[in-house]
Amino acid sequence: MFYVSKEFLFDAAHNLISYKGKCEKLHGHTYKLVVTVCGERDDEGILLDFLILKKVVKEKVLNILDHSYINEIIPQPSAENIAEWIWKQLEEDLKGKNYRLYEVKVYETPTSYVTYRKD
Ligand SMILES: Nc1nc2c(c(=O)[nH]1)N=C([C@H](O)[C@H](O)COP(=O)(O)OP(=O)(O)OP(=O)(O)O)CN2
Ligand SMILES: [Zn+2]
Repeated sequence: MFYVSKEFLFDAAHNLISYKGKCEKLHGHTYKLVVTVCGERDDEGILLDFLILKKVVKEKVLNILDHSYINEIIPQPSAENIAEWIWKQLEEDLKGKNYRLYEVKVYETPTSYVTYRKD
């Protein structure tokens, strides 16, 4: 089994509702997103072209979330909920004969991140 990943950055604002602490206030992050697909190589020796992965993530995720107020899209935008939303946005488009979506990682800061896999 092979794993193919690509990293992306997007800037967005959010606030956590009913959160007792600083994150209840409006603030922003440069989020890092890591999308991983898994599967086997095709006849060209490629699982999924990085260019296709970039195009799908740009269309289905970055065009919506970048420079957004995420609460307008995801009502309680914890990193966990953002990761699940991204998974749903990508799952169908990243399904091929030889590969499928494996994992979504969302970093709020360089040291705080969430990993989502639909097991
Ligand atoms: N499990 C989660 N915990 C927290 C979330 C979350 O989405 N899931 N979100 C927040 C806040 O949004 C906050 O902006 C991030 O908090 P934190 O990592 O503490 O931010 P810092 O700037 O303090 O991070 P450092 O990299 O440690 O400086 C809180 N918790
Ligand atoms: Zn935050």
